[in-house]
Amino acid sequence: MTELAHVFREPVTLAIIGGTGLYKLEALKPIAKLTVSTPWGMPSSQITIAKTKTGFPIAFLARHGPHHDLLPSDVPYRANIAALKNIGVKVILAFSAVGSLQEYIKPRDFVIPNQVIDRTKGIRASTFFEKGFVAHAGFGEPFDPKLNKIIGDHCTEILHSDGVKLHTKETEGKDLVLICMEGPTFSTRAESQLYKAWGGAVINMSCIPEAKLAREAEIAYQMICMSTDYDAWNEAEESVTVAQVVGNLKANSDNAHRIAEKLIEILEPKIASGDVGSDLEGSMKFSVSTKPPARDRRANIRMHYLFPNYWPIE
Ligand SMILES: CSC[C@H]1O[C@H](OP(=O)(O)O)[C@H](O)[C@@H]1O
Ligand SMILES: Nc1ncnc2[nH]cnc12
Repeated sequence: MTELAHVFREPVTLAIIGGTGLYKLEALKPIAKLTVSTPWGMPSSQITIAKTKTGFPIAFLARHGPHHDLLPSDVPYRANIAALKNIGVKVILAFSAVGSLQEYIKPRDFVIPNQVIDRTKGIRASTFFEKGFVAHAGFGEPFDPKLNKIIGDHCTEILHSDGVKLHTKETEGKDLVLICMEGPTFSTRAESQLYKAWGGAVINMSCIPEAKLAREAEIAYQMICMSTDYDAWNEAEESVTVAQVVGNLKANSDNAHRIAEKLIEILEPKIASGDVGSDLEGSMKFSVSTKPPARDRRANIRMHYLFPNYWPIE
């Protein structure tokens, strides 16, 4: 077995974050494994770099670690996003196992949400900004609308197995809302029914703060959800268990890989041309409220890791 490189000098513009059940990308042969240290600590795992046949590099990061030893509340989200930003990433496709809050979203269906409701409990570090370096990012559209549309346009027809559907805002004609809860315990029936009544489509434990941090880092981000269960709202059904989640993920991992491979192929030229992944460029530059003389120097140095050209260190 050949040793993988520990350094990779080209920018890597596309990253895939694998969630529960997706710990590596089968189709791509790794060429490097990077250990990246950030001002916010170490990421969940080393970052694996692979190249497509055409030489396009892709980064892969396992959200809960390669052996799934991180609770959703303990994932080092800031280090993960900072490390990806630091190696050049402009676009993140983030896979996630989710519970379905609506009858029409069946276990094993894919859902590309365009909205999110944050039901985490404030125990996760959820911003790169801090006292002495105050800034605010817009989050009205929490996911990248271009990625959302591209996935709907190119992935609907490629799913294997009878009856498995891909739901997008366009296919449903309404917002597809992801509820992100704290966990690790799943929801009660009453909570699940409340989220369903709010119009939630699916529920997970890991979109927040990942999506917020990607926004602060000016990275185009879209979560790709695979439904694994009907959560707890349906009194006629058994409430969600990990066995159900893992069973459906295993049975359907082929579809997750198909989606990832298709999107890599489609996105390569679009990222290279700047058509995708550049819309947020410059959005944070003028979003800092703290006047330069009042800026905390150490915070400023940390921010340089993300944006070396934005805010000079006084
Ligand atoms: C094992 S079920 C709950 C777990 O699954 C999802 O993980 P991920 O989003 O990383 O696929 C969910 O968010 C929970 O963390
Ligand atoms: N029902 C559920 N609730 C929260 N996270 C999940 N991940 C998979 N199924 C889930």
